[in-house]
Amino acid sequence: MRAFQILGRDAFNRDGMTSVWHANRFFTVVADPIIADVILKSCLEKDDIMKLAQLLTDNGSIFAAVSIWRPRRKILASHFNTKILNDFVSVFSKQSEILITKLKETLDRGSFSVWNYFTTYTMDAVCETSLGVQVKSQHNPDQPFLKAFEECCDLGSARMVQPWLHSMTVYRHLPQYKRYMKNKYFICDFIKKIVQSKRKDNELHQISDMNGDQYTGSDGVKSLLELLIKNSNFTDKELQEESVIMVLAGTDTTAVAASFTALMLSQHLDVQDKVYEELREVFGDSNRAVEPDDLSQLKYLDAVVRESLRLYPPVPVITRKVERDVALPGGVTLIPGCGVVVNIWAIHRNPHYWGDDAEEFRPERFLDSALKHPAAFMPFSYGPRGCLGYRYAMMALKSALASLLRQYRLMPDNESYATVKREPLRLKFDIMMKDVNNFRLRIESRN
Ligand code: HEM
Repeated sequence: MRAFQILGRDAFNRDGMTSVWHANRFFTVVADPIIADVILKSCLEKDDIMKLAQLLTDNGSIFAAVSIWRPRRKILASHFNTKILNDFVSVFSKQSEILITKLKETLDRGSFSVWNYFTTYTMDAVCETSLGVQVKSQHNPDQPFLKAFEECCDLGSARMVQPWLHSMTVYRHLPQYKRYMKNKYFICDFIKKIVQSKRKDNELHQISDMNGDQYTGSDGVKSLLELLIKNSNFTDKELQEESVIMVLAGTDTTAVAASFTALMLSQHLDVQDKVYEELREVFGDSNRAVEPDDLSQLKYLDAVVRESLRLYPPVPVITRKVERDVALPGGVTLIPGCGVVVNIWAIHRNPHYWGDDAEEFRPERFLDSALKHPAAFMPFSYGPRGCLGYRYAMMALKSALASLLRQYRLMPDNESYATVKREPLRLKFDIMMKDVNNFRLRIESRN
């Protein structure tokens, strides 16, 4: 992560752009939203380095060539509408309640990592809303589907940062390739069975996986997969690929965002008090589940999540490939063949757009004034290839955090942390940006 931070700061001092060689590839690194706006609207093809992920996703839209991505995106986008997303809130609420119950076990344990709690919450929520199955990883963190996904992501990110592993000719002879493919086949087989089963009978039902575990159907909410079977001409293979994308794109990203937000709240108790006040205004003393209308009323919580996403974007960089001349504001022209790294981490801390307190955690900035440029805040990317699940993610995050904060007070991992001057978090990069200390905090019951 340090390399991206250094390159980002270097770009601030050079009118928002700098450059770097990665192995034999030349990359332009962008830390200015005006330049990013032009690039993300004119370069739609992902850079080759991201295409390494296609070993898992095949033609799934997120990394696919533009010709495959465009028609799929149109169909997928129509399914992320308000009606469908509002239906998912009951799943987020139900899974949040399980999260709260699970967190009880940490009450007397002092500091602990929230990561596993959030990643199992998001895995369960995404599987139920996208695939229409309950994998119950919150009850069983060693759940094989979750483990297979984790191992593929770990191996994939290790390969990405080691250019000598990029060649398939080399990689396919290594033991990590065998492990990668074993996990991939497990994931694909699991999803293939779900697709076939949903195709056959688009009703609630039970399926069994290879190991005999029981995965039950969702509680009456139509999943994206079921809706796509009904409303699109996607083949089984296309459905399978897009289902993998939903799980891949939706699980760890949202868990990282939830973990950073919880960490920020544990270190900014004044902010947490304001969130709690807002929750009391909306929910009073009641224990009722979160409903869609509540989410739109939680404006301060919304600002808190955005501010966490600004300082700690789960996807800190994205890439594009330049395929034709692109003239940038300022006179530079990008030429075909070069790669572009849009440094979201740096754009979010660019003092020209965020002021002298850009490094401070101050959620009010999202309530007090409008963005100086629409691309100054882009945790979900920007332009035609931006995240399809951004509203889904905000709803899943706010549902979980609202349930969590009504029940518990989040505290820093040790007493002294709150009283000493806060140091910036130490960060690492493994496809996503994470906290080196693995998101440690303590919780206290509010009752
Ligand atoms: C906090 C959570 C999330 C973050 C930070 C995030 C971030 C991103 C980013 C940065 C991209 C674009 C990559 C690029 O431009 O190269 C992306 C794409 C995508 N995301 Fe998300 N995402 C989140 C949650 C979700 C969820 C919950 C879903 C679905 C349930 C989802 C589905 C997708 C899909 C399908 C794409 C590909 C869009 C396309 O290429 O047309 N994301 N996401």
